[in-house]
Amino acid sequence: MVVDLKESREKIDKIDREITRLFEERMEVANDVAAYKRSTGKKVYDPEREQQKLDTLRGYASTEFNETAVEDLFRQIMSISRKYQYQKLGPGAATIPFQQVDALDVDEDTRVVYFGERGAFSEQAMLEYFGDRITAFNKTTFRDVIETVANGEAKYGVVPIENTSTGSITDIYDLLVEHDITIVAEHVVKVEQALLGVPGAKTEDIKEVYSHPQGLLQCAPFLEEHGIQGIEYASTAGAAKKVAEEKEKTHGAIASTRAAEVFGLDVLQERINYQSTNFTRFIIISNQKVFLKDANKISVAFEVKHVPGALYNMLANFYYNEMNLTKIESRPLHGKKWEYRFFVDLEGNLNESAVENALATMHECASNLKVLGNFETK
Ligand SMILES: O=C(O)C(=O)C[C@]1(C(=O)O)C=C[C@@H](O)C=C1
Repeated sequence: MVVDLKESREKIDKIDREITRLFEERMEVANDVAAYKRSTGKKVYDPEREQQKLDTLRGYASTEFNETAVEDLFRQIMSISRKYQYQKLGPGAATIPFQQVDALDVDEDTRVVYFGERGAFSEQAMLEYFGDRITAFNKTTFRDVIETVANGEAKYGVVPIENTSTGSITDIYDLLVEHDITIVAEHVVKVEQALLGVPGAKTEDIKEVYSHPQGLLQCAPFLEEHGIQGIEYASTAGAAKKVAEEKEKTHGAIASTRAAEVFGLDVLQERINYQSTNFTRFIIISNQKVFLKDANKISVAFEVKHVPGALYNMLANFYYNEMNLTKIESRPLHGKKWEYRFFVDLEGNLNESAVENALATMHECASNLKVLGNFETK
């Protein structure tokens, strides 16, 4: 005979009430544990004890399904217990080697390196973020920008990391883990492409335009409409420089209006990109491990063992600690076929106990965990 749903639900309600009572009793004990740990300086997270507990509890389960389920359940319970303990102990209970600062240290002598030529969108991002009261200079490869910051020749660096139309700039991800640098801020630039020509030229004069492949792609309908041939060039600002040097009336460049100013070109037509939502996200990097108090995004990189559930358990740390995951990216691990390093962006601040909890456990679940930075996203 089928048991009536009402009857089953009444049973479940009773059991759940008992589970809740026991859970609260357990949390009271966790409170005692936190007090003990405070007085002895013992670390909150004890992976050995947790593993022993999981093994023992699995042994109590009567089916294979329940073994896994019980492990899952108690992983979460112990994570909650830790989160509670970190909250009781206050900030700094987990050792994260980052220092909170009220503002970034910037003055006229602060050396800031940006990627690309003068007039590039990285320069625009830099000027919008820092203003012009800095000592700016450029490097034409991502690696050079990052190395210049890592070795202290520049205090900050500005590079693009992501574009709304084309996605992640993967070289930057690889370079971020190769060097001891930190993301301290981000800045989003609305990328608006313009048609540039030599002074006095008109749109009708232009037969060929130079630009970065992205610039050409973003403006393809405009070029077609005007019967202009697109020619690929290393960068948008580089193309503007070339046109200015050539002084050929039929040659144009697709670049920013800033590039026109820098190289003395005329803006023949503004906003010729067909997608109006074309944004690039730039990161500001430093060789100091600092974060601003309003920081609300954390970027981490890690590797996990090549076994079932490894990534699931790692990501569960974010879920258990109510950390919203906003981006995940994977990059191949050199020398390991079909294995990957993961890059994850999360909402949070390094001062929050939930974040400390997640990071303490992540250190145990993953190898080569690197906090790439904690910065403000608007
Ligand atoms: O036994 C401890 O040291 C505790 O802090 C308790 C507890 C748990 O909730 O069971 C929580 C965190 C530790 O990582 C291990 C176990």
